[in-house]
Amino acid sequence: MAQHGTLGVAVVGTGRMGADHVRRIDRVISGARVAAVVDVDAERARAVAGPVEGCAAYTDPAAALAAPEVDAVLVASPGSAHEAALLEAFRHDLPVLCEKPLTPDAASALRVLEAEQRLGHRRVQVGFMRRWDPEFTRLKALLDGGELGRPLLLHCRHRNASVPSFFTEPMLINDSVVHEMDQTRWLLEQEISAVTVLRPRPGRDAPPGIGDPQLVIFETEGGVLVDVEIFARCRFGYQVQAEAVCERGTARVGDAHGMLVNRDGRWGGEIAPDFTVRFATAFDRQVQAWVDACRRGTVTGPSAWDGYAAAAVCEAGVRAQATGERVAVELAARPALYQD
Ligand SMILES: NC(=O)c1ccc[n+]([C@@H]2O[C@H](COP(=O)([O-])OP(=O)(O)OC[C@H]3O[C@@H](n4cnc5c(N)ncnc54)[C@H](O)[C@@H]3O)[C@@H](O)[C@H]2O)c1
Ligand SMILES: O[C@H]1[C@H](O)[C@@H](O)[C@H](O)[C@@H](O)[C@H]1O
Repeated sequence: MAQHGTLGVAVVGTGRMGADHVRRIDRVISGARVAAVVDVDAERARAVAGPVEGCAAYTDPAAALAAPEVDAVLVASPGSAHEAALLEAFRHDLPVLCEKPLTPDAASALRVLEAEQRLGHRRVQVGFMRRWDPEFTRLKALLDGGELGRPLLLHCRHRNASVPSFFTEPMLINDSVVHEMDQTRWLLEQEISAVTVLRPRPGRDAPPGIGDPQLVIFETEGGVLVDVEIFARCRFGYQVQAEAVCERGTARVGDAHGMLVNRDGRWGGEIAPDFTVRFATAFDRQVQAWVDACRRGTVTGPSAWDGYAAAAVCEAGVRAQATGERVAVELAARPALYQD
C-alpha cells in the first residue's frame, strides 16, 4: 500500500457518481487517496483528475489498474461496463467497491461470482448504500432486536423528482427498485421468491408508453409481503420511505427531512432534491467502511452474492412488468464463499 498505509484508489467512470466519489475520497473520508481516474471520455477524466493532487487520468481501465499506485478500485461506470472492470480488478487481486447494479443481468452476475470464487476469497462490495443510512440502520437494529415481533409487511416508497430522458420502463426495476430488493433481503434476511408489478393509470408526466408510477410487490420465502411504489417522475423531490409492519408494532423511516418551519399559516419540513443529498451520509459511511476494510485486508457490506441475488430478482421483476403476471425468482444455490 502506497504512502504511509494510505489506500491508493482508482475510480473507474467519472460521471455523476464517479466524480462525487472522487470528491468524497479526496475531501471527506480518511485513509485513502484517489491515485487514478479512468473514463472513456478523456476530457472528463482529465477534468476530474485535475484538482486532485497526484491523480493520474486514464482512458483504459487495464492500464490504470496495472499502475503500482493502485491498491483498490471503485467502479462507477455504467452497469453494462461493470463486469469487464470487475474481471480486470480480479486479474490484479484488487478489492472493489462496485456501484449498483453489480452487473445488468443474472447471467453476467453469475460469471462475476465464478471469477471471484476462482480467486478463493471475496473482493467485492456492492454499492447498496442504504445499508449505511442512519435511519435504515436503526430500522435494521430494531427488527433484529425482535421487540416488535416478526415482520409481516414492508411498505416502501421510492420517488425521484425526475430521471434522465433515456430512462426506460425496465430501468424502473433495474436501476431504481433494485435498491428495495437489496433493502428487503438485508432487513428481513430472507430471499425474495416472486415479483408482481401492478400499474395505476400513468401520470401526465410519464413519457408515452411508460407506466410511471408502478407498484411492485415482492413475496419473500418466509411469507412477508413487500409493496414498493416506484414513481420516477414525481416532480416534488426525492423520497425514500419504508415502514415495517410487525406482530407487535410498526416502524417507519424516511420522513425526517431536516428543519421543520412554521410560516404563513403552514408548517412543514424539507424534501431532498435527489439521492446525493438524501443519502449523503450513507455514501460517506459506505466508502469509509470499504476503505477501512481494504486497509485491514478484509471485506464488508453487500457481497457479489447480494449483487447477483438482486440481479435475479430484477430479471423476474422486468418479466412481471412486461407480462402483468406473477413471476417466480430463479436463484442459483449460494456458493460456500458467500455462506456467512
Ligand atoms: N447508489 C446510487 O444511489 C447511485 C446513484 C446514481 C448512479 N449509481 C450507479 O453509478 C454508476 C454510474 O452512474 P452515473 O449516474 O454516474 O452515470 P454517468 O453516465 O453520469 O457516468 C458514467 C461515466 O462512465 C464513463 N464510462 C462509460 N463506459 C466506461 C468504461 N467502460 N470505462 C470507464 N468509464 C466509462 C462515461 O463516459 C461517464 O463519464 C451506475 O452503475 C449507476 O447505477 C448509483
Ligand atoms: O441510479 C439512481 C440511483 O440508484 C438512486 O438511488 C435511485 O433512487 C434512482 O431511482 C436511480 O435511478
